[in-house]
Order: sequence, then structure tokens, then C-alpha cells
Amino acid sequence: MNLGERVHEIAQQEAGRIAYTFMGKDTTYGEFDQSVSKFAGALQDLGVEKGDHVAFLLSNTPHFLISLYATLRLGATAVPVNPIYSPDEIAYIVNNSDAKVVIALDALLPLVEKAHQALPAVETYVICETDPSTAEKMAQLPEAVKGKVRSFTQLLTTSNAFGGTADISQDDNAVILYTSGTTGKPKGAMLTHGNLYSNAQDVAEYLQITPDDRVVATLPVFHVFALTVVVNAPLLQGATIVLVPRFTPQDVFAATKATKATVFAGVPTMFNFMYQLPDVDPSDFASVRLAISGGSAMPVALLHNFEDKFNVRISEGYGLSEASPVTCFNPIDRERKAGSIGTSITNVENKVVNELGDEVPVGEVGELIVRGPNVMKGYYKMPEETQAAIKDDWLYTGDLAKVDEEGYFYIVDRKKDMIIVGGYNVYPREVEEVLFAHPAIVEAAVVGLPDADFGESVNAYVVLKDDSVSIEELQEYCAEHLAKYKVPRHMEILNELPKNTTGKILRRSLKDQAVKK
Ligand SMILES: Nc1ncnc2c1ncn2[C@@H]1O[C@H](COP(=O)(O)OP(=O)(O)OP(=O)(O)O)[C@@H](O)[C@H]1O
Repeated sequence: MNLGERVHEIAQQEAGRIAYTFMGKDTTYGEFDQSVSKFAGALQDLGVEKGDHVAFLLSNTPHFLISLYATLRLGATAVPVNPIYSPDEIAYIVNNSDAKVVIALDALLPLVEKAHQALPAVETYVICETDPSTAEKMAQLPEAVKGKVRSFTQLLTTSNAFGGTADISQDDNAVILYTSGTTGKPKGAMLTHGNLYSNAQDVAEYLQITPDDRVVATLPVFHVFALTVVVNAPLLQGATIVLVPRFTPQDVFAATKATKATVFAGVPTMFNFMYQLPDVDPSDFASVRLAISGGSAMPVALLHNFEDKFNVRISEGYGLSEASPVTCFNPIDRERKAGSIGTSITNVENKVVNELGDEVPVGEVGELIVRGPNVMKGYYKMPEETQAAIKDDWLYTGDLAKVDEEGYFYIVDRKKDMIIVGGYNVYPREVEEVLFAHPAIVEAAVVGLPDADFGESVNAYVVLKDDSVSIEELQEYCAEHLAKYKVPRHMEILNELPKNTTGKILRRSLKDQAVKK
């Protein structure tokens, strides 16, 4: 069984069940399956065969769901790319992935027009219309590009359905996902059909997603967290996806209220924006039985505040692109531990090891490594990086963690972000947790900077609710809660913190800016 077959099976058994809802319109599994077959037929007519690569420059609209499942049905490989990357970033990924077809939102038409010469391997651009003026704009394209451009809507209405069944094995690539480059140049993690199916199934079981669930999809779908947790896992269960095209707290509350959504998944900054929104009526969120946090560390103070305000349980999990992504989650039917990423999900093993790769005792910090059917095949065209990441079937995550007696894991921080002050280790996260617990602080990030006396120093950047507190007072507050060497030497108040499009705070940007000063 694979993802495509499973969705087809649900459509055969319960065609009238709602697969997704978008802008107030419901689409049934029967209709979804039909669109997938037709679009797979269209891709086939465009020359896409098993093993070919198709890049997506799409956001949270039905185009993504149809394109993904059509590509999978043909046995081709999907390469979801963040559509708001710069033209150079997009060109790098599209070229590196050897994509033959690019499926793009119409807003990217100017980019297609400009960038097509830099993308020699791309034979066709399929443009997804969301604006009535798109057809006219397509007609006015220069001849050299026009010949390569097709309309998604037209292909969907005029193509014959793909009637065949691609011969897909568990080890075939389903998706190549480029890591966002928070810590370096994007690398394409090759995730197989087996990887994606098993992780979606294990997550769905572990979080008890049922066919009656309505799962809010506002996390960007081109990112691995969304792909498994709010796209594949609900579809495997025959549940309903509530597509929210662009995250705003207002849109999420409106969508949960209108659809009586039962599951919400977000990164911590989303929870923070929702919590901070003034005049919110918590009853708008009352239908949500489970809130899922992942992608970066959920500050403990925010977890408690959010749970109290909205009377909902937050289950924090952990993962990375290379692991499809989920390895741990706080369980639904057992204790949820604040500050922990929970226990290993079914079929996946997590272990904390020292520099030699030996498991460390309970409570001791080491690198988190992962083994299971979710671990990627490798990085596309990067055998050396693959060898460095996977040793004896264990994926080295680059994250420091510890585990308790009950098997709950705690992410201490990224290995690369650890600060060494005069020989002492400081994990930015523990300083951030203290800052987050201060009532005047809305956001906080901590980075290490070179220091002539101590090698490195601790530096904090905060966003404040108001000006009720000074930097000196915040430093005094830190001194009350932290050992002296962990207290930020330098603190700065900013209007906002730099974030990537998934909402993760970019410590590296803060560091780069500080070094340039
Ligand atoms: N619950 C969590 N707590 C702390 N960190 C988390 C959590 N969930 C995910 N992360 C962090 O996110 C990382 C995985 O993110 P992802 O695969 O999206 O790549 P990225 O970090 O955005 O980009 P890059 O790999 O290029 O740095 C993990 O390795 C970990 O550092």
C-alpha cells in the first residue's frame, strides 16, 4: 500500500466523505480522486514518467494536494519548494533537483518569465490560476516562454484520466525535500514511498487521528512538518483537511469556528501570535481537541499560557526533514510533559549518544540519533553528506538531547548553536525559556558571539509587549534565574525577530547582523 493507493481506496469505499475544505467549499474523496487521476493523465501527456521529478511552487491551495497525489500516482517524484524563496534560491533547487516540470502559482508568472532561461532542464510550466486576469497574462508572454506554459485548470478539464497503475515500490522516491537552510545550503532529502507512508500512518495512530477529524492545514504545505502531519496523516485516515492559505491568527480562529476543526498544528511562533491576539474569544477554538506543536522548541511558559487560555492540550513533537519528519510526540493517552518532545512514536527508535556513538545514561546530554522506516534514503546527489548523516542505519540529527527514566526526550538545543563561555556550555534554549517566562517579553532569541575574554558571550534579543521594563531590569531578572555565566552579557530590544517562512526564528540572521555591526 502507498499514499496514492490509500486515497484511491477511500474514494472507492466512501466517495462522499469530505477530503478537504477550501474557502468555504468542500471537496469529497471521490472528486479529489478524480482530479488526481485527470491531472496524472495531464502530467503523463506532458511526458512525465515514473522516476521523473516535478517541482511545486505552491502554497496551501487544492492545487498542491492534486499535484502531489497525481505525481505520486505516476511514480514520479515531487519536489515541493517554498514559493516565496528568492529567484536565485528557487533556481538553485529546481536545477539541483533536475525537475522536468514546474507547477507554480500564477503569482509567480513574472518569475517564470524571468527565470526560465536559468532553468534549462524544465520542459513545461503548469500555472495554477487563482486570479481572473491570469489567462490574459499567460497569453501575453513572450513566445519563447509561452510554448512551455500550460494552464492547470485547462489541463484538469481537458485531459484523459490516468487509468494505469504505476509499479511503485516502497524504496522508490516519492518526494525530495530541500532542508530550509537554517544552518547551511539546502540539501535534498530523498523520502521514499515507504518513508512517507509509514510516518504518516505512525503519526496518525499515535495522535489518534480518526475519519471524523477536521485538521487545520495552515503550516506551509511545502514543508515536511505539514506534509506528514496535516496532509498525509489525515488523508490516510479519511479525515478532512481544512486548508487555510496563509497563516494569520484571525484566519485560523475563523476557520476553526466555521468548520468546527478538531486538530490544529503549528510552530511555536504561530501559537504565540494566537495567544497574543487581543480580544480573542476562546470559544472560537473550542472544537479543537488536540493542538500539535513542532518545528522548533515550544517555550514552556507559552505552552501553559496557551493551554489555560484555550482549554486545549498541546502535544509537542519533534522531527526533521531527513526523518519524514516525525520521531517523537507527546502521547495522547499518557502523560504530556511540558518542555519534552515526548516519547518515540511507533516503529521509530530514538537514542542519545556521546561523540563515540555510545548511548549515554538517563539525564545526560548527547546527540539525538534516530532509526526506523522514516529515515530518508539519503541526500540527492550528495553521497558524502549522506554518509556523514546516516551511520549504520542511524540518522544523526545534529540536535542535543537527553532522555528521562520514562523514555521522554528533551531537546536541549542544536549542536551548532551551543555557546561555550570560558569553558562552560550554555544552551540558548535554557536562557530563552527564562526570558519567555517574563511577563513583558513576547519573543526571545539567544545567540553566541565571539568574545575576546571568554571565547564566546551570551547575547539576547527580545521583543517586548510594552516599555514597562528596561534592559537593566531584564538582566537583573536573568541573574536571579540563571548561573552568572549564562546571563546575557548583551541584550537588545527589537521590534520583531527574523523568521523563516515556516515561522522558525532565525538565530543565524541575528548572529550575522551582530557580527557585521
Ligand atoms: N520540538 C522541537 N524542539 C526543538 N527543536 C525542534 C523541534 N522540532 C524540530 N526542531 C528543530 O528543527 C530541526 C528540523 O527542521 P527542518 O528539517 O525543517 O530543517 P531546518 O532546521 O529548518 O533547516 P536546516 O536543516 O537546513 O537547518 C530539528 O533538527 C530541530 O533542530
